[in-house]
Amino acid sequence: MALEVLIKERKEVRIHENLEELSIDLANHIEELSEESIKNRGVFAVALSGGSIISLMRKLSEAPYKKTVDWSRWYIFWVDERVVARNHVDSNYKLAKDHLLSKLPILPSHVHSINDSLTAEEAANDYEFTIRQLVKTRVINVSDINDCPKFDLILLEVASDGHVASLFPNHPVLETKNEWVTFITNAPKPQPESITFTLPVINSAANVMVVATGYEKAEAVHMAIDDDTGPECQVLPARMIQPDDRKLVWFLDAEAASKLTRFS
Ligand SMILES: O=C1O[C@H](COP(=O)(O)O)[C@@H](O)[C@H](O)[C@H]1O
Repeated sequence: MALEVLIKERKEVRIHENLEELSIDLANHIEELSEESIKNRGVFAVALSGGSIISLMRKLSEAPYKKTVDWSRWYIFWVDERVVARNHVDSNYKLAKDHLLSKLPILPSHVHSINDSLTAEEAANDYEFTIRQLVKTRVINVSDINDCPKFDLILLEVASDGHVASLFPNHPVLETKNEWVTFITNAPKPQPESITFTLPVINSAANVMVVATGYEKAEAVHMAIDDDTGPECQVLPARMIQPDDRKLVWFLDAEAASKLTRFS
């Protein structure tokens, strides 16, 4: 149960007193979406991010979720990935494998990580090709309003500069419209090269959950969510996450929520 739930335009904001409660709420929501998607489509296609969201999802590998979720129907993807070897400390695949996936009975053939032997450009094209094949067989659904894939759930974490996935503030990658997966070679944090889903793909997802915790993210959260912000906030990547139908839910702890307007 969230400490406080705010309904803002096209999004729900769930604020928790501590990380334990946030983790439980996150796991409950993911379980609900998994059940709904498996009931409607027979599968659940989820795209993960890197960062602390992975450890916040750890409840999924514990009771009751480990037994109640139908893991055999899950398909795993990455919203973004650093172009490094899969065993590199900065690999988002490695992070998820070590702290989550290795503890869940998900079929290895359902885990779609990037090909780490390719250049950034090749890896982005190759990943898009994989996704296109899985859209054809409807393992990944397709949007009703454009030709984008419609992931059942995309999980994002906001960084203190307001980036999500590898969509960084003021970066030309934000303009990419005609590709599903693209690449950058100049990320302002390690590693410089990464591949990332584009904004149209993220905004076409059936559900998007965004997580932010800690005081250092409070300003980015305020800029991404509140209405009383300047024009520069309109182009903050985290604010540009606007899936249709109010299927966007933010999960915050009290520190990350501390600059939201209602506190002032
Ligand atoms: O670079 C990345 O950062 C974000 C989260 O940022 P953090 O500063 O909170 O770790 C993450 O969601 C993304 O997947 C990752 O590649």
